[in-house]
Amino acid sequence: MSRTFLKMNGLGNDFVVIETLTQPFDPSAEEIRAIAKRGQGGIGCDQVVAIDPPKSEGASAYVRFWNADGEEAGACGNGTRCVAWLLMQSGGKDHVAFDTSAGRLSGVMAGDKRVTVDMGPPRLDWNQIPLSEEMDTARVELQVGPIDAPWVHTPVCVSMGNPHVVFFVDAPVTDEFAQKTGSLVEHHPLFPEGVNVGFAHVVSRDHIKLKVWERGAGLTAACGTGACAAQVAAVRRGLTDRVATVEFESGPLVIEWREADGHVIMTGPVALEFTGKLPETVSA
Ligand SMILES: N[C@@H](CCC[C@H](N)C(=O)O)C(=O)O
Repeated sequence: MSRTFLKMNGLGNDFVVIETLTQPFDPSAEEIRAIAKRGQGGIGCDQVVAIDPPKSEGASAYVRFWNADGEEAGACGNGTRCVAWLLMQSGGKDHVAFDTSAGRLSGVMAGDKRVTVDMGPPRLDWNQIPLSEEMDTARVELQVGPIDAPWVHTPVCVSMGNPHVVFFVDAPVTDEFAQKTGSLVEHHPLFPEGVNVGFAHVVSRDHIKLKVWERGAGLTAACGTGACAAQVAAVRRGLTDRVATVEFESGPLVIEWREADGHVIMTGPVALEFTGKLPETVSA
């Protein structure tokens, strides 16, 4: 029996969302790649998201994320807003909590098709990112490009349940630059689990322009955990205040690294594009 999916996006970062309440979903990497492929029979998306029945008290669901390359990811910020919105809509509620492999997340409605999610605290120790060697994650010894004239250098590393490296740049980077540099850094030996690569241009103390080369998905229109990581990185470097707008070419997210409890709070839009049936060839 083929299963129903929802196609959703957050600022153009797009997802195939599958609710697994009645039919378990245990896809192979090959099946995820077939769903995520754009054109040639695939539906096309940056990530596949499964909403499973809850495993613990107080949670409405257990949520899993896979990148387009078929690998599972610990966290996905834009996907988290989409899932929170769906669960609130179907449950007739204005708040929700659910679990992921990276921990408990929660969301509240923040307006029409806008959701605020609590992404929890960032992890900042070198072995939590993880890095392959001990280092100050606020000033990582890494440079890319010619040794005497690097294109980018001395980034900040942050885990939001998934690994991020954030380079600060003097001007917004082009897609070509993000692709060339991001693909080099994604599999650098310093990052044993790979890494999402952000290029952040700080416009003012409450405004960052960002582009992200995502691990396992490449250049995406926006990356929610990337926006959280960029704001945390900028605060650590003393470049922004606790609340900032993180702007992608596709639109803005508002990110607060809350002083009271150290949690990162993200607000942004959710879009439901269409629903459909997975091809029969996806048997998971
Ligand atoms: N698009 C996501 C991030 C998805 C996972 C990431 N590519 C990884 O491998 O960690 C977001 O909005 O955060």
